[in-house]
Amino acid sequence: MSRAADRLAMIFNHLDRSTVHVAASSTSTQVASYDHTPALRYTLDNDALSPDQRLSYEENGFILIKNLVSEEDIDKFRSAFERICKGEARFPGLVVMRDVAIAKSEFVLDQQAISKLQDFQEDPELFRYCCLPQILKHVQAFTGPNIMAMHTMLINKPPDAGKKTSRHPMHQDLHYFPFRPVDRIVCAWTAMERVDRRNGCLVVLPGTHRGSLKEHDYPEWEGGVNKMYHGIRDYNPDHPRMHLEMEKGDTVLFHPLLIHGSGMNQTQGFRKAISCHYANADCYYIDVKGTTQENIDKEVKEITTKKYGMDAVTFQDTWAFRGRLVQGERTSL
Ligand SMILES: CCCCCCCCCCCCCCCCC(=O)SCCNC(=O)CCNC(=O)[C@H](O)C(C)(C)COP(=O)(O)OP(=O)(O)OC[C@H]1O[C@@H](n2cnc3c(N)ncnc32)[C@H](O)[C@@H]1OP(=O)(O)O
Ligand SMILES: Nc1ncnc2c1ncn2[C@@H]1O[C@H](COP(=O)(O)OP(=O)(O)OP(=O)(O)O)[C@@H](O)[C@H]1O
Ligand SMILES: O=C(O)CCC(=O)C(=O)O
Ligand SMILES: [Fe+2]
Ligand SMILES: [Mg+2]
Repeated sequence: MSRAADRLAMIFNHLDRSTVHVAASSTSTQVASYDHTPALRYTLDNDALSPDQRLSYEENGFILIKNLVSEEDIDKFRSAFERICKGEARFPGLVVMRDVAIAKSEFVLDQQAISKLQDFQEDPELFRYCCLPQILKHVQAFTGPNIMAMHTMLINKPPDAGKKTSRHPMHQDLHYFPFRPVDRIVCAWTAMERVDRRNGCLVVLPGTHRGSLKEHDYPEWEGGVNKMYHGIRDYNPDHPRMHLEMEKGDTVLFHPLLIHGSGMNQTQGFRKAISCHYANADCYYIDVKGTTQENIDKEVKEITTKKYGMDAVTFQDTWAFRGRLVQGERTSL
Protein backbone atom coordinates (compact mmCIF):
# COMPACT_ATOMS: atom_id res chain seq x y z
CA MET A 1 0.00 0.00 0.00
CA SER A 2 1.34 3.48 -0.86
CA ARG A 3 2.14 6.06 1.77
CA ALA A 4 -0.88 8.09 0.64
CA ALA A 5 -3.15 5.09 1.09
CA ASP A 6 -1.78 4.59 4.63
CA ARG A 7 -2.51 8.18 5.49
CA LEU A 8 -6.01 7.92 4.07
CA ALA A 9 -6.65 4.82 6.15
CA MET A 10 -5.55 6.80 9.20
CA ILE A 11 -7.89 9.64 8.36
CA PHE A 12 -10.81 7.26 7.88
CA ASN A 13 -10.07 5.63 11.24
CA HIS A 14 -10.06 9.05 12.80
CA LEU A 15 -13.41 9.89 11.20
CA ASP A 16 -14.89 6.61 12.41
CA ARG A 17 -13.88 7.41 15.96
CA SER A 18 -15.53 10.79 15.87
CA THR A 19 -18.93 9.25 15.13
CA VAL A 20 -21.12 7.55 17.75
CA HIS A 21 -20.01 4.15 16.52
CA VAL A 22 -16.63 4.30 18.20
CA ALA A 23 -14.49 1.32 17.30
CA ALA A 24 -13.71 -0.46 20.53
CA SER A 25 -10.47 -1.85 19.13
CA SER A 26 -8.58 1.44 18.82
CA THR A 27 -6.01 2.03 21.50
CA SER A 28 -5.58 5.33 23.28
CA THR A 29 -2.09 5.85 21.83
CA GLN A 30 -3.50 5.58 18.30
CA VAL A 31 -6.22 8.10 19.13
CA ALA A 32 -3.62 10.54 20.43
CA SER A 33 -1.41 10.25 17.38
CA TYR A 34 -4.34 10.75 14.94
CA ASP A 35 -5.94 13.52 16.93
CA HIS A 36 -4.82 16.39 14.72
CA THR A 37 -5.25 14.64 11.39
CA PRO A 38 -7.63 16.82 9.41
CA ALA A 39 -10.77 15.23 8.01
CA LEU A 40 -11.07 15.02 4.23
CA ARG A 41 -13.03 18.08 3.38
CA TYR A 42 -12.47 18.84 -0.28
CA THR A 43 -13.07 15.41 -1.83
CA LEU A 44 -15.90 12.89 -1.47
CA ASP A 45 -15.56 9.26 -0.49
CA ASN A 46 -16.80 7.73 -3.75
CA ASP A 47 -13.71 6.04 -5.27
CA ALA A 48 -13.58 8.50 -8.16
CA LEU A 49 -9.96 9.36 -7.35
CA SER A 50 -6.97 7.36 -6.22
CA PRO A 51 -5.82 7.92 -2.61
CA ASP A 52 -2.82 9.87 -3.92
CA GLN A 53 -5.02 12.13 -6.01
CA ARG A 54 -7.35 12.76 -3.07
CA LEU A 55 -4.56 13.71 -0.73
CA SER A 56 -2.90 15.87 -3.32
CA TYR A 57 -6.13 17.83 -3.93
CA GLU A 58 -6.76 18.17 -0.19
CA GLU A 59 -3.28 19.63 0.28
CA ASN A 60 -2.78 21.63 -2.90
CA GLY A 61 -6.25 22.44 -4.23
CA PHE A 62 -5.66 20.91 -7.67
CA ILE A 63 -4.73 17.70 -9.44
CA LEU A 64 -3.24 17.33 -12.89
CA ILE A 65 -4.26 14.32 -14.96
CA LYS A 66 -2.09 13.51 -17.93
CA ASN A 67 -3.64 12.73 -21.31
CA LEU A 68 -7.28 12.72 -20.17
CA VAL A 69 -8.80 14.03 -23.40
CA SER A 70 -7.95 12.40 -26.73
CA GLU A 71 -6.16 14.18 -29.51
CA GLU A 72 -9.09 13.36 -31.78
CA ASP A 73 -11.61 15.10 -29.52
CA ILE A 74 -9.40 18.14 -29.10
CA ASP A 75 -9.02 18.44 -32.87
CA LYS A 76 -12.82 18.38 -33.17
CA PHE A 77 -13.14 21.14 -30.54
CA ARG A 78 -10.56 23.16 -32.46
CA SER A 79 -12.58 22.81 -35.67
CA ALA A 80 -15.77 23.85 -33.85
CA PHE A 81 -13.91 26.93 -32.56
CA GLU A 82 -12.64 27.79 -36.02
CA ARG A 83 -16.18 27.58 -37.44
CA ILE A 84 -17.22 30.19 -34.88
CA CYS A 85 -14.17 32.38 -35.65
CA LYS A 86 -15.02 32.31 -39.35
CA GLY A 87 -18.64 33.22 -38.69
CA GLU A 88 -19.87 29.86 -40.00
CA ALA A 89 -21.60 29.00 -36.71
CA ARG A 90 -23.47 31.00 -34.08
CA PHE A 91 -25.19 29.79 -30.89
CA PRO A 92 -27.60 31.48 -28.46
CA GLY A 93 -25.86 32.95 -25.43
CA LEU A 94 -22.38 32.51 -26.86
CA VAL A 95 -20.07 35.40 -25.90
CA VAL A 96 -17.20 36.09 -28.27
CA MET A 97 -14.52 38.09 -26.55
CA ARG A 98 -11.67 40.11 -28.00
CA ASP A 99 -8.56 41.23 -26.17
CA VAL A 100 -8.83 44.79 -24.84
CA ALA A 101 -5.70 45.80 -26.83
CA ILE A 102 -7.60 44.85 -30.01
CA ALA A 103 -11.14 45.88 -29.01
CA LYS A 104 -9.91 49.37 -28.03
CA SER A 105 -7.43 49.79 -30.88
CA GLU A 106 -7.95 52.67 -33.32
CA PHE A 107 -6.31 50.62 -36.09
CA VAL A 108 -8.41 48.46 -38.37
CA LEU A 109 -7.11 44.93 -38.15
CA ASP A 110 -7.48 42.33 -40.86
CA GLN A 111 -8.31 39.71 -38.30
CA GLN A 112 -10.43 40.57 -35.28
CA ALA A 113 -8.64 38.10 -33.04
CA ILE A 114 -10.96 36.26 -30.74
CA SER A 115 -9.39 35.75 -27.32
CA LYS A 116 -12.12 33.76 -25.63
CA LEU A 117 -15.49 32.11 -26.11
CA GLN A 118 -17.73 32.08 -23.10
CA ASP A 119 -20.98 30.17 -22.60
CA PHE A 120 -20.82 27.61 -25.40
CA GLN A 121 -23.47 25.42 -23.75
CA GLU A 122 -25.68 25.58 -26.87
CA ASP A 123 -22.92 24.39 -29.22
CA PRO A 124 -23.39 20.61 -29.23
CA GLU A 125 -19.82 19.94 -30.38
CA LEU A 126 -18.02 22.16 -27.85
CA PHE A 127 -20.43 21.18 -25.08
CA ARG A 128 -19.46 17.55 -25.65
CA TYR A 129 -16.27 18.46 -23.75
CA CYS A 130 -18.34 19.08 -20.59
CA CYS A 131 -19.98 15.65 -20.92
CA LEU A 132 -16.88 13.51 -21.55
CA PRO A 133 -17.27 10.47 -19.29
CA GLN A 134 -13.63 10.44 -18.21
CA ILE A 135 -13.95 14.05 -17.02
CA LEU A 136 -17.26 13.50 -15.21
CA LYS A 137 -15.84 10.42 -13.50
CA HIS A 138 -13.21 12.63 -11.84
CA VAL A 139 -15.55 15.59 -11.29
CA GLN A 140 -17.86 13.41 -9.16
CA ALA A 141 -15.15 13.25 -6.53
CA PHE A 142 -15.79 16.94 -5.84
CA THR A 143 -19.42 17.52 -6.80
CA GLY A 144 -21.09 14.20 -6.08
CA PRO A 145 -23.39 12.45 -8.60
CA ASN A 146 -25.75 15.32 -9.55
CA ILE A 147 -23.61 17.51 -11.76
CA MET A 148 -24.32 20.87 -13.37
CA ALA A 149 -22.01 22.44 -15.96
CA MET A 150 -22.23 26.05 -14.81
CA HIS A 151 -19.65 27.88 -16.87
CA THR A 152 -17.95 27.04 -20.16
CA MET A 153 -14.98 28.70 -21.82
CA LEU A 154 -12.61 28.20 -24.70
CA ILE A 155 -9.62 30.41 -24.06
CA ASN A 156 -7.60 31.43 -27.12
CA LYS A 157 -4.87 33.49 -25.47
CA PRO A 158 -3.59 35.77 -28.23
CA PRO A 159 0.01 36.61 -28.99
CA ASP A 160 0.60 39.59 -26.70
CA ALA A 161 0.09 42.85 -28.59
CA GLY A 162 2.93 44.46 -26.59
CA LYS A 163 0.89 45.75 -23.67
CA LYS A 164 0.84 42.57 -21.56
CA THR A 165 -2.96 42.46 -21.83
CA SER A 166 -2.79 38.74 -22.65
CA ARG A 167 -2.10 38.07 -18.97
CA HIS A 168 -4.86 36.96 -16.65
CA PRO A 169 -4.43 38.51 -13.19
CA MET A 170 -4.24 36.26 -10.12
CA HIS A 171 -7.77 35.48 -8.96
CA GLN A 172 -10.12 32.98 -7.37
CA ASP A 173 -12.94 31.81 -9.65
CA LEU A 174 -15.39 31.81 -6.71
CA HIS A 175 -15.43 35.62 -6.98
CA TYR A 176 -17.76 35.15 -10.00
CA PHE A 177 -20.02 32.51 -8.44
CA PRO A 178 -23.05 33.35 -6.24
CA PHE A 179 -23.56 29.72 -5.23
CA ARG A 180 -22.33 27.46 -2.48
CA PRO A 181 -21.09 25.31 -0.85
CA VAL A 182 -17.69 26.16 -2.25
CA ASP A 183 -16.18 22.69 -1.88
CA ARG A 184 -18.81 21.18 -4.21
CA ILE A 185 -17.60 23.33 -7.15
CA VAL A 186 -14.65 22.40 -9.37
CA CYS A 187 -13.06 23.58 -12.61
CA ALA A 188 -11.75 21.24 -15.32
CA TRP A 189 -9.22 22.93 -17.64
CA THR A 190 -7.75 21.02 -20.57
CA ALA A 191 -4.76 22.10 -22.63
CA MET A 192 -5.63 21.98 -26.36
CA GLU A 193 -1.92 22.07 -27.23
CA ARG A 194 1.32 22.20 -25.26
CA VAL A 195 1.14 25.09 -22.78
CA ASP A 196 4.25 26.36 -21.06
CA ARG A 197 5.75 29.56 -19.69
CA ARG A 198 6.34 30.94 -23.18
CA ASN A 199 2.71 30.86 -24.31
CA GLY A 200 1.21 31.66 -20.89
CA CYS A 201 0.44 28.55 -18.88
CA LEU A 202 -1.62 28.54 -15.71
CA VAL A 203 0.19 29.71 -12.59
CA VAL A 204 -1.18 28.47 -9.27
CA LEU A 205 -0.47 29.14 -5.60
CA PRO A 206 -0.76 25.62 -4.13
CA GLY A 207 -2.74 25.33 -0.90
CA THR A 208 -4.51 28.68 -1.21
CA HIS A 209 -7.86 26.86 -1.56
CA ARG A 210 -7.71 26.51 2.24
CA GLY A 211 -7.98 30.31 2.62
CA SER A 212 -11.00 32.56 2.22
CA LEU A 213 -12.43 34.48 -0.73
CA LYS A 214 -10.34 37.62 -1.13
CA GLU A 215 -11.30 41.07 -2.35
CA HIS A 216 -11.02 41.37 -6.17
CA ASP A 217 -10.81 44.44 -8.38
CA TYR A 218 -9.19 45.62 -11.61
CA PRO A 219 -5.41 45.51 -11.37
CA GLU A 220 -3.61 48.80 -12.01
CA TRP A 221 -1.87 47.72 -15.20
CA GLU A 222 -0.37 50.37 -17.47
CA GLY A 223 -1.32 48.68 -20.74
CA GLY A 224 -4.97 48.16 -19.73
CA VAL A 225 -6.91 45.15 -18.55
CA ASN A 226 -9.73 43.12 -20.06
CA LYS A 227 -13.28 43.74 -18.95
CA MET A 228 -14.26 41.66 -15.92
CA TYR A 229 -10.70 40.40 -15.44
CA HIS A 230 -10.60 41.19 -11.74
CA GLY A 231 -7.53 40.30 -9.73
CA ILE A 232 -6.79 39.86 -6.05
CA ARG A 233 -5.58 43.08 -4.49
CA ASP A 234 -3.21 41.59 -1.95
CA TYR A 235 -2.09 38.02 -2.07
CA ASN A 236 1.18 37.00 -0.49
CA PRO A 237 3.83 37.57 -3.20
CA ASP A 238 6.17 35.19 -1.34
CA HIS A 239 3.76 32.27 -1.57
CA PRO A 240 5.37 29.48 -3.65
CA ARG A 241 4.14 29.53 -7.27
CA MET A 242 3.76 26.64 -9.60
CA HIS A 243 3.72 26.89 -13.38
CA LEU A 244 1.51 24.15 -14.77
CA GLU A 245 3.22 23.11 -17.97
CA MET A 246 0.92 20.72 -19.77
CA GLU A 247 0.71 18.71 -22.98
CA LYS A 248 -2.28 18.54 -25.33
CA GLY A 249 -5.07 16.63 -23.54
CA ASP A 250 -3.67 17.04 -20.02
CA THR A 251 -6.35 18.27 -17.64
CA VAL A 252 -6.16 20.09 -14.35
CA LEU A 253 -9.03 19.98 -11.85
CA PHE A 254 -8.95 22.83 -9.38
CA HIS A 255 -10.85 24.30 -6.43
CA PRO A 256 -12.66 27.65 -6.91
CA LEU A 257 -10.68 29.27 -4.08
CA LEU A 258 -7.29 28.28 -5.52
CA ILE A 259 -5.43 31.48 -6.43
CA HIS A 260 -4.34 31.27 -10.07
CA GLY A 261 -3.74 33.31 -13.19
CA SER A 262 -1.91 32.96 -16.47
CA GLY A 263 1.07 34.68 -18.00
CA MET A 264 1.69 36.69 -21.11
CA ASN A 265 1.73 34.83 -24.42
CA GLN A 266 5.17 35.58 -25.83
CA THR A 267 4.74 33.36 -28.89
CA GLN A 268 3.17 34.12 -32.26
CA GLY A 269 0.43 31.50 -31.88
CA PHE A 270 -2.91 31.60 -30.07
CA ARG A 271 -2.67 29.39 -26.93
CA LYS A 272 -5.81 27.28 -26.61
CA ALA A 273 -7.51 25.66 -23.62
CA ILE A 274 -11.06 24.51 -22.97
CA SER A 275 -12.69 24.54 -19.57
CA CYS A 276 -15.86 23.94 -17.61
CA HIS A 277 -16.85 24.81 -14.06
CA TYR A 278 -19.02 22.14 -12.50
CA ALA A 279 -21.13 22.29 -9.36
CA ASN A 280 -23.26 19.89 -7.39
CA ALA A 281 -26.86 20.44 -8.56
CA ASP A 282 -27.86 20.66 -4.87
CA CYS A 283 -25.82 23.86 -4.41
CA TYR A 284 -27.90 26.94 -3.57
CA TYR A 285 -27.70 30.56 -4.66
CA ILE A 286 -26.58 33.15 -2.14
CA ASP A 287 -27.20 36.87 -1.81
CA VAL A 288 -23.83 38.59 -2.19
CA LYS A 289 -24.96 41.90 -0.69
CA GLY A 290 -22.43 43.14 1.85
CA THR A 291 -19.73 40.71 0.63
CA THR A 292 -16.61 41.13 -1.50
CA GLN A 293 -18.66 39.90 -4.50
CA GLU A 294 -20.85 43.03 -4.61
CA ASN A 295 -18.66 44.62 -7.30
CA ILE A 296 -18.95 41.71 -9.75
CA ASP A 297 -22.70 41.43 -9.08
CA LYS A 298 -23.03 45.09 -10.06
CA GLU A 299 -20.88 44.75 -13.17
CA VAL A 300 -22.73 41.67 -14.46
CA LYS A 301 -26.06 43.46 -13.94
CA GLU A 302 -24.74 46.43 -15.93
CA ILE A 303 -23.82 44.10 -18.81
CA THR A 304 -27.15 42.26 -18.81
CA THR A 305 -28.95 45.60 -18.88
CA LYS A 306 -26.77 47.27 -21.51
CA LYS A 307 -26.07 44.32 -23.81
CA TYR A 308 -29.23 42.23 -23.42
CA GLY A 309 -31.73 44.87 -22.25
CA MET A 310 -32.74 42.65 -19.34
CA ASP A 311 -32.77 44.93 -16.30
CA ALA A 312 -34.78 42.66 -14.00
CA VAL A 313 -32.28 39.80 -14.33
CA THR A 314 -30.16 39.13 -11.27
CA PHE A 315 -26.57 37.89 -11.06
CA GLN A 316 -28.01 34.60 -9.77
CA ASP A 317 -30.44 34.38 -12.73
CA THR A 318 -27.57 34.65 -15.22
CA TRP A 319 -26.13 31.46 -13.70
CA ALA A 320 -29.48 29.64 -13.61
CA PHE A 321 -29.96 30.44 -17.36
CA ARG A 322 -26.55 29.17 -18.33
CA GLY A 323 -26.26 26.09 -16.12
CA ARG A 324 -26.90 22.70 -17.78
CA LEU A 325 -27.33 19.31 -16.17
CA VAL A 326 -24.67 16.83 -17.29
CA GLN A 327 -25.29 13.97 -14.87
CA GLY A 328 -27.99 12.89 -12.40
CA GLU A 329 -30.85 15.16 -11.46
CA ARG A 330 -31.29 18.95 -11.64
CA THR A 331 -32.36 19.76 -8.10
CA SER A 332 -31.55 23.29 -6.95
CA LEU A 333 -29.20 25.25 -9.26
C1 LIG B 1 -28.02 35.70 -19.65
C2 LIG B 1 -26.58 35.88 -20.03
C3 LIG B 1 -25.90 36.77 -19.09
C4 LIG B 1 -24.47 36.99 -19.39
C5 LIG B 1 -23.80 37.71 -18.28
C6 LIG B 1 -22.33 37.76 -18.40
C7 LIG B 1 -21.67 37.48 -17.07
C8 LIG B 1 -20.30 36.97 -17.23
C9 LIG B 1 -19.60 36.74 -15.94
C10 LIG B 1 -19.13 35.37 -15.87
C11 LIG B 1 -17.70 35.21 -15.62
C12 LIG B 1 -17.44 33.88 -15.05
C13 LIG B 1 -16.00 33.60 -14.98
C14 LIG B 1 -15.66 32.51 -14.06
C15 LIG B 1 -14.23 32.14 -14.20
C16 LIG B 1 -13.26 33.27 -14.01
C17 LIG B 1 -13.06 34.06 -15.25
O1 LIG B 1 -13.26 33.65 -16.33
S1 LIG B 1 -12.51 35.65 -15.09
C18 LIG B 1 -12.84 36.43 -16.63
C19 LIG B 1 -14.21 36.70 -16.84
N1 LIG B 1 -14.26 37.31 -18.09
C20 LIG B 1 -15.33 37.65 -18.62
O2 LIG B 1 -16.36 37.47 -18.05
C21 LIG B 1 -15.26 38.30 -19.98
C22 LIG B 1 -16.45 39.03 -20.19
N2 LIG B 1 -16.44 39.67 -21.46
C23 LIG B 1 -17.56 39.87 -22.09
O3 LIG B 1 -18.61 39.48 -21.62
C24 LIG B 1 -17.52 40.62 -23.41
O4 LIG B 1 -16.27 40.53 -23.99
C25 LIG B 1 -17.89 42.12 -23.26
C26 LIG B 1 -16.93 42.86 -22.37
C27 LIG B 1 -19.33 42.22 -22.71
C28 LIG B 1 -17.83 42.76 -24.64
O5 LIG B 1 -18.63 42.01 -25.51
P1 LIG B 1 -19.49 42.72 -26.65
O6 LIG B 1 -20.46 43.65 -25.99
O7 LIG B 1 -20.00 41.67 -27.54
O8 LIG B 1 -18.35 43.51 -27.41
P2 LIG B 1 -18.37 44.77 -28.31
O9 LIG B 1 -19.75 45.05 -28.77
O10 LIG B 1 -17.32 44.54 -29.32
O11 LIG B 1 -17.87 45.93 -27.36
C29 LIG B 1 -18.70 46.55 -26.41
C30 LIG B 1 -17.84 47.49 -25.56
O12 LIG B 1 -16.94 46.71 -24.74
C31 LIG B 1 -15.59 47.05 -25.03
N3 LIG B 1 -14.78 45.85 -24.94
C32 LIG B 1 -14.84 44.78 -25.75
N4 LIG B 1 -13.99 43.87 -25.36
C33 LIG B 1 -13.36 44.36 -24.25
C34 LIG B 1 -12.36 43.87 -23.41
N5 LIG B 1 -11.79 42.69 -23.59
N6 LIG B 1 -11.97 44.63 -22.38
C35 LIG B 1 -12.50 45.85 -22.17
N7 LIG B 1 -13.48 46.35 -22.94
C36 LIG B 1 -13.89 45.64 -23.99
C37 LIG B 1 -15.64 47.64 -26.42
O13 LIG B 1 -14.55 48.46 -26.64
C38 LIG B 1 -16.92 48.40 -26.37
O14 LIG B 1 -16.71 49.55 -25.61
P3 LIG B 1 -17.47 50.92 -25.89
O15 LIG B 1 -16.87 51.85 -24.89
O16 LIG B 1 -18.94 50.62 -25.61
O17 LIG B 1 -17.18 51.24 -27.29
N1 LIG C 1 -10.71 35.48 -35.91
C1 LIG C 1 -9.92 34.68 -35.19
N2 LIG C 1 -9.60 35.02 -33.94
C2 LIG C 1 -8.80 34.25 -33.19
N3 LIG C 1 -8.28 33.11 -33.57
C3 LIG C 1 -8.56 32.70 -34.80
C4 LIG C 1 -9.39 33.46 -35.68
N4 LIG C 1 -9.47 32.80 -36.85
C5 LIG C 1 -8.72 31.69 -36.71
N5 LIG C 1 -8.19 31.64 -35.47
C6 LIG C 1 -7.31 30.66 -34.88
O1 LIG C 1 -6.00 31.20 -35.03
C7 LIG C 1 -5.08 30.23 -35.49
C8 LIG C 1 -4.42 30.66 -36.71
O2 LIG C 1 -5.34 31.02 -37.70
P1 LIG C 1 -5.05 30.90 -39.25
O3 LIG C 1 -5.47 32.17 -39.90
O4 LIG C 1 -3.66 30.42 -39.42
O5 LIG C 1 -5.98 29.70 -39.64
P2 LIG C 1 -7.50 29.68 -39.97
O6 LIG C 1 -8.13 31.02 -39.79
O7 LIG C 1 -8.09 28.55 -39.23
O8 LIG C 1 -7.50 29.25 -41.49
P3 LIG C 1 -7.17 30.12 -42.79
O9 LIG C 1 -5.80 29.66 -43.19
O10 LIG C 1 -8.21 29.69 -43.75
O11 LIG C 1 -7.24 31.57 -42.43
C9 LIG C 1 -5.86 28.97 -35.65
O12 LIG C 1 -5.49 28.16 -34.59
C10 LIG C 1 -7.31 29.33 -35.54
O13 LIG C 1 -7.97 28.42 -34.70
O1 LIG D 1 -5.61 31.66 -19.02
C1 LIG D 1 -6.40 30.74 -18.89
O2 LIG D 1 -6.55 29.88 -19.72
C2 LIG D 1 -7.26 30.63 -17.66
C3 LIG D 1 -7.79 31.91 -17.22
C4 LIG D 1 -8.67 31.76 -16.02
O3 LIG D 1 -8.20 31.41 -14.98
C5 LIG D 1 -10.10 32.03 -16.12
O4 LIG D 1 -10.57 32.38 -17.22
O5 LIG D 1 -10.77 31.91 -15.10
FE1 LIG E 1 -9.78 31.38 -13.40
MG1 LIG F 1 -7.39 32.93 -40.75
